[in-house]
Amino acid sequence: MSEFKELHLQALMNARWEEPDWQTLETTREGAWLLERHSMTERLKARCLTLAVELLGLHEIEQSALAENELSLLGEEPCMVREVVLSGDGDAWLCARTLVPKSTLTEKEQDIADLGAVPLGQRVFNQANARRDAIEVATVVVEGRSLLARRSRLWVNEKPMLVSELFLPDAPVYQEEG
Ligand SMILES: C=C(O[C@@H]1C=C(C(=O)O)C=C[C@H]1O)C(=O)O
Repeated sequence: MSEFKELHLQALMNARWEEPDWQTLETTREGAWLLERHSMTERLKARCLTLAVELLGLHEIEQSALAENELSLLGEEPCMVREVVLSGDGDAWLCARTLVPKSTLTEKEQDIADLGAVPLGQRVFNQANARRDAIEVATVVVEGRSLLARRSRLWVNEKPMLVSELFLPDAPVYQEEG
């Protein structure tokens, strides 16, 4: 993995998540991105011709390696960790790290472990009962630059996963018309 990606994933893992200030944030350009309840993949796709997903990592993590707040959002069990970078027309836009509990990867959802370059949002949001809750936000400083991040819980067939997303410097969220 390139140093650039490693640096951003590490920063994402160290983020200090906070409850969003909904009233203030809802009225801002950043807020529309950070508080998006539907698919982030769809929102990014609308801003480019080609959205590409690069799988950076896929591994298992023991329950003992999860933070207290991750366990309370997901339940006490080992997880699969999926790490990706999403690029719009060749520019890296978003780094994401998703914790998927083992019990989520059952029955119809077993394929989530094998998505590869298929965006998770595309898989999750074609399910009628998909929903997002527990949205939190953070500002993460990487190489002297403040970047926006959010963490949220996605549900598919009433089974949870926890998605952390870091908006990279070229992401549309930072652009005027973003
Ligand atoms: C969770 C979503 O999927 C996007 C795709 C991801 C992936 O493929 O791993 C991860 C985070 C998202 O930005 C979404 O579209 O909302």
